[in-house]
Amino acid sequence: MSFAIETRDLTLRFGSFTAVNAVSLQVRKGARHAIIGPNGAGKTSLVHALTGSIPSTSGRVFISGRDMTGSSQRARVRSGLTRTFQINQLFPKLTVLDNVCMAILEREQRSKVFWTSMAAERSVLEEGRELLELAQLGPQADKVVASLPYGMRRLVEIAIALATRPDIIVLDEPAAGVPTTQSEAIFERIAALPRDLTLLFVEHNMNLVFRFAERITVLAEGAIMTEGTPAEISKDERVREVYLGRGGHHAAA
Ligand SMILES: Nc1ncnc2c1ncn2[C@@H]1O[C@H](COP(=O)(O)OP(=O)(O)OP(=O)(O)O)[C@@H](O)[C@H]1O
Repeated sequence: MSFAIETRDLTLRFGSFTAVNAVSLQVRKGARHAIIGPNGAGKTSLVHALTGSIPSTSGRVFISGRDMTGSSQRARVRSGLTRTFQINQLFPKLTVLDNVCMAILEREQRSKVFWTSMAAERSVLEEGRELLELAQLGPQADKVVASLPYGMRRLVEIAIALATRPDIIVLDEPAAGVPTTQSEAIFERIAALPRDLTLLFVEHNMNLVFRFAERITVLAEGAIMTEGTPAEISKDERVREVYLGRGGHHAAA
């Protein structure tokens, strides 16, 4: 069986420090798969090694069965793996629709100058509106990004990620910084994305993880400690210990 993402002994070192230690991860196609672990466990480093934003030290990365080890981030996006972009990559003074259209033009490698001066390309606008529907941002299409609540902006990042036509989206703390009153709504929208889209997300909020993930991988000190369904992970004493042992604020539910 080919997985959406498969790693074999993936390792990322920073000097003599091993942030990701021989991780062999398998993410099924269409999964809602969470990576959890205490602070400093290596979750973000694993995301970097998967997406190619930092080259891995050793091991292999397969995307939809293709060996992409050593490929650039851009090549991995072309092979179907994308990640949510940070807020600062949004254009705050432009509308939500324009931001998404920019991302479509970027994919097509067309000039943004052309877009801003001509402000019209029916197919791009149509696709932009479709992507906003997928992210349930239709009503916000013509709002300026800077005027949106923070949680909504995070959804714009997801719509922008969709503009790359991904098979897999990696989300590093998609609800970070979002008030808890909004984070559940964001996760509901993320979970409602098309079922054939594979979603791998890093998340600290255990309530969200247990509610939305179908599969959970627990990282500790750079390595996979265990993996299972939410029911299995919530019963696992070792998982409780790694959280409680660090006195972290992310106590397992
Ligand atoms: N560029 C870097 N250079 C050196 N060490 C780094 C670098 N990036 C991360 N680290 C170290 O790697 C370890 C894992 O960090 P990482 O950010 O991947 O953990 P995390 O599980 O995402 O943590 P958090 O939950 O706090 O975001 C930490 O000890 C961190 O200090």
